[in-house]
Amino acid sequence: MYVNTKDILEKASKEYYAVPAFNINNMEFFHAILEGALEKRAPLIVETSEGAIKYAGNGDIFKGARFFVEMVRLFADSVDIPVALHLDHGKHFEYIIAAIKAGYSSVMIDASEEPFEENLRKTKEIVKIAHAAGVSVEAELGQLAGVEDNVVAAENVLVDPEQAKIFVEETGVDFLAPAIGTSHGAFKFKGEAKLDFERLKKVKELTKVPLVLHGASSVLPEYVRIAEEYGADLSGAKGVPEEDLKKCVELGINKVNTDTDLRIAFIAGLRKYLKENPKEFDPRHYLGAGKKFVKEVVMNRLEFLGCAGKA
Ligand SMILES: O=C(COP(=O)(O)O)N(O)CCCCO
Ligand code: NA
Ligand SMILES: [Zn+2]
Repeated sequence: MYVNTKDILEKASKEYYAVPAFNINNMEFFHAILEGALEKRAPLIVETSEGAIKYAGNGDIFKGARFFVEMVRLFADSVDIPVALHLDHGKHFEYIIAAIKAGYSSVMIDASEEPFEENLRKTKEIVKIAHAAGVSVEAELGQLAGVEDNVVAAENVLVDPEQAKIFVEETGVDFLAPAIGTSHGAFKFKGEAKLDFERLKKVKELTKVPLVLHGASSVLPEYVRIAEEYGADLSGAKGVPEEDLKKCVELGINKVNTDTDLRIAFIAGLRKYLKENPKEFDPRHYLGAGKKFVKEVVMNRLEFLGCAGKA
């Protein structure tokens, strides 16, 4: 059934497990993710960036938002696991309003690059509109470094836990993404992965809302290896170590944004299939090979984060 993201996250927050939020840009990734969540009997959050909406609408924002709502609801309404659709990194008012109008479960207002007061003002405004429409809201405090899909930030600016308390109280935001040292994409850390667990612990104690980890992909070595074996160049790729991810969940992270791990899995399956099947040109077959690896990663992540069987 199609639900509000907040319902999924409140339950996760109470029971200290996490739910991955998988990014989708097309039908194939969504099918792979949904199959994985059904097999694992897990709650499902799929999310789209503004770029994904523009892509699916072939340049038209509202068509793109409608496309994802129609596709996700079509399947969600016929399965017995909870499914939510979230707007990821909503930076522009027209995308956020299009998502609310189209029927998204929740929206992120990402004004994390603005000064605190401006982030607070914008978030308050979106919370008022979204809540009036029964839509839940995510916001971000602090900044992630890294570039992905036009989500660019200069460098890591870690969240201030005291500011997070004020921010949540003043805005009424439903769930918060505290920047604790991760970044988007496949090249997250120069040296060792370094997340600020102390800061995360304080944010959870002071805000008591479900928390979101951005830039949470692990860049799984087995899929990097296959992708590279069949011609990909992913040298220097490094993600969040799984033990660090586990620690984040123990400290109160409940939504784990996962895009890069699915992208690497898909390209690994696709490259392998194309190399091994030179005569093949049916898109359902070669895209199906990418889907297969995506589904594997989805199922492992659902188990790992503790939400398998929680639907
Ligand atoms: O935090 C994330 C995912 O991060 P990762 O790149 O670690 O999968 N997202 O918000 C999705 C990616 C941003 C736009 O594509
Ligand atoms: Na988000
Ligand atoms: Zn993100």
